Amino acid sequence: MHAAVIVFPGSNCDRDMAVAFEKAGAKVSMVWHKDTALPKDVDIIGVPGGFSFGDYLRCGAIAANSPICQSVVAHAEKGGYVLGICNGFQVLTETGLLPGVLLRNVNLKYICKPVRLRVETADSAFTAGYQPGQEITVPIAHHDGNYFADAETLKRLHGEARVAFTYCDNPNGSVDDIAGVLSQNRRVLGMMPHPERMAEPLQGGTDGAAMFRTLVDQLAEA
Ligand SMILES: NC(=O)CC[C@H](N)C(=O)O
Repeated sequence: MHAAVIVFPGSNCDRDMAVAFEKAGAKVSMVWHKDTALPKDVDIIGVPGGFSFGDYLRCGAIAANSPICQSVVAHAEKGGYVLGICNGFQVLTETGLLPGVLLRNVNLKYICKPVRLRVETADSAFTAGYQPGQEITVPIAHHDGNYFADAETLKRLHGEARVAFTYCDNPNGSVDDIAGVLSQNRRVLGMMPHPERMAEPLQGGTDGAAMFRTLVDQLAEA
């Protein structure tokens, strides 16, 4: 299983994501934002957390218009897998691959702490390693994590079971406590919490490891 992790100026979770994929058994290639081509045999693209382009304009907006993102969109449109974490989630909403937007946290502060999440669906290669309704602990670290989508979009997300994770104790004002959403074909996941920062005991917990393990197992089989 081959994962490509995109690196923007200001990314700071790219190595963490690469290590989480590697420890789960994936081969990983780092791809610079100015590149236009992805490795040919890539199974999943990781869009990592951080402060791409200094969060200028809007978090993820400049990154979404970088050359590599055209290839990320093309990969997703062909049915490829994409995982966007934190700033990566913001980038994916800015490309239009995922619905909704990430607004400033309701308390206007940067929040960095472990939070409890509820797994809302196990029906995806990202979440199949969890039980529906399972609670896991994963850290957040963001100032723009307040998920918002209009009523029609929310109805669709809920109706199609595309809310992947919710916050047990909403830290940032996200509508309907949404912490992560899936694309319609369930192959693109964006989430604000950081499973790659909770993937081995030294990080204080391993609740995030199942996501990388399951992805590697399922995509290797496919
Ligand atoms: N950890 C991150 O990826 C942070 C994302 C973004 N820079 C924010 O603060 O909202």
